[in-house]
Amino acid sequence: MTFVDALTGADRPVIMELKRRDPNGEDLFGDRSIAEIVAEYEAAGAPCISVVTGRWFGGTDSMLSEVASLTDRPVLQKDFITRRDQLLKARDLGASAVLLTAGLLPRSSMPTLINGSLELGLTPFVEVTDEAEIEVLPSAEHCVVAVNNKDIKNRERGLGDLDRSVRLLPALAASGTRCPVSASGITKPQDADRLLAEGYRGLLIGTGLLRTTSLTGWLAELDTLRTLRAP
Ligand SMILES: O=C(O)c1ccccc1NCC(=O)[C@H](O)[C@H](O)COP(=O)(O)O
Repeated sequence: MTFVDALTGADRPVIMELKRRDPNGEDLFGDRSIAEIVAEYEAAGAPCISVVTGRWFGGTDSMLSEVASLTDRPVLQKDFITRRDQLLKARDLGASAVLLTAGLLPRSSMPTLINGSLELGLTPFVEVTDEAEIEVLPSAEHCVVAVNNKDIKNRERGLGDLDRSVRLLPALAASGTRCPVSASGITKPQDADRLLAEGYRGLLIGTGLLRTTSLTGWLAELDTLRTLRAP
């Protein structure tokens, strides 16, 4: 199943992330192994899984291949991808989707990387932080377009600005993407409920799910909040 189909077909469209360390270098895995976290995420109904292989967050390529070998859910690789050869490597390691960060890439690279991803059967997961990045995005209809509520340029330190996601949703809708996602800084079920109610088709959550003492409780609370909103 493709990354987009898995996410848009899910009752609870939360991409659950494995990230070894937070932006301050604090460990997020504790004594859990990668296999245990993947099993927890699968049992909790993750439609897709994200793996941060970027070294700033303690990631490695082997984390991606390990996760991909443990699950048949589509896997997103989160790293600093700037070249076509990294796309081929991502696919070979088992990724179904790759992060392309608009704010870090020269505008001229985006069509090459988006087309290169699509040619390899990878979903481009394009992260944006403002309207200007959305307006110039080529082929958005073939991409997941995610608003990052934090700023990778300061290594995602600090709290996320969830209002950024709310502000940018109309621009995402106008871009033609089938799959607007809100990413980073979503720590509480109430935040997740609000963003889904605003119209997001997916959320990407790492720290909030890795730090909670009860993943099932966190997700059950989200489900309850969403049920209360249902007409
Ligand atoms: O955003 C990037 O450009 C990036 C590049 C390389 C590695 C990681 C990168 N971002 C990390 C994230 O975006 C977050 O881990 C993810 O959105 C989850 O955030 P949180 O729920 O706040 O842990």
